[in-house]
Amino acid sequence: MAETLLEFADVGYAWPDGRPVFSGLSFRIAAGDKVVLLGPNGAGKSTLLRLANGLLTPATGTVFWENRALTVDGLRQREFARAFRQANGLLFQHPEAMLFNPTVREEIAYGPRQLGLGGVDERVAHWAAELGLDGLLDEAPFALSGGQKQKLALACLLAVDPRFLALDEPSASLDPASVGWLIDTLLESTRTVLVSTHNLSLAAELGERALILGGDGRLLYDGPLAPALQDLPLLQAAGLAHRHRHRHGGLAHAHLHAHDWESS
Ligand SMILES: Nc1ncnc2c1ncn2[C@@H]1O[C@H](COP(=O)(O)OP(=O)(O)OP(=O)(O)O)[C@@H](O)[C@H]1O
Repeated sequence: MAETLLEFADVGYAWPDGRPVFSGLSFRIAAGDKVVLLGPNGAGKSTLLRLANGLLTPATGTVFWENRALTVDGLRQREFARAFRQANGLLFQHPEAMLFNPTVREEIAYGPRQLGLGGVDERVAHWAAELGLDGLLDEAPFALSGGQKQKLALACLLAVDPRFLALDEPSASLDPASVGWLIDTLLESTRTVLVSTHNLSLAAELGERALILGGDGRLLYDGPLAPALQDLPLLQAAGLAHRHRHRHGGLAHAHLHAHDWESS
C-alpha cells in the first residue's frame, strides 16, 4: 500500500470570530491518490485545502504531512518549510491572491528561484508553453483575463514540481479545452491530487475517490467516487443535486437532478 502523504486526525477548525467550520474531520490521502473534494457552498472545502497547505492551523486535532505533525513551529524550521513548500502546492479559488510579480515570466520564475531550483528559464518556457501563455510572458499578470490568471497560477505551481497539488475549484474560469488539458496532465502524472469542485464532469474524469463535506462541516462520505456519483440523496446533501418541479401536460411532479452529470 502507498505511504500516507497527508492525514487529518480529528481536525476541527473555527474562524477567529468563533464560527466553527468543522470538527472531528479524519481522513488519509496516500501518495498518488487522485481525490475530489465535494460539498455545498460554505461547507469548508477552501478551509480544508488551506489546512492541508499549512496556511491555517487546526483548532483541535492534527494535520500530518508524511506522518509529521504540521505545526506553526515546524513550518518556521527552514529545511522543513522549504521541502514542504516545494512538495505541497495550493491553487487558490481566486488566483489574484497568488500573483504579484511585474510580468508573467517573473511570476512563473518566482517559486523556482525562491526554492533555489535549477533550470528556471526552462521551467518558465515549458509551463508557459503547456498553458498557452508563451505569447504573454512580458505581460503584467494583473492585465490578464480571469482564465489566463488561473492558468498562470497553475503554471507557477507546476514550475516547482510539487508532489501534492491541492486545487480549489480549478474549472471555475478555465475553458473546456483547458480543463481537458488539466485532467490529462494530472492523470498522466504521479502527483497526489486533491481537487475541490462543483463540476461533476471534472470530478468523474479526474477522481478515483471522493471526500464529501456536508453543509454542517461533517465528512458525509469518504470512498470510491463512482458510486457516490450515482447516489442522488448524497449528492443533494453535498449541494450537487437539487429538487426540480416539472410540468408535463397537466401533471406536475418533483424529482432530483444532478446537473452536468445525469440528464440536466
Ligand atoms: N476569512 C474568513 N473569516 C471568517 N469566516 C470565513 C472566512 N473564510 C471563510 N469563512 C467561512 O468559513 C466557512 C467555510 O468557507 P469555505 O470558503 O471553506 O467554504 P467552501 O466549501 O470552499 O465554499 P464555496 O463552495 O462557496 O467555495 C463559511 O461559512 C465561510 O463563511
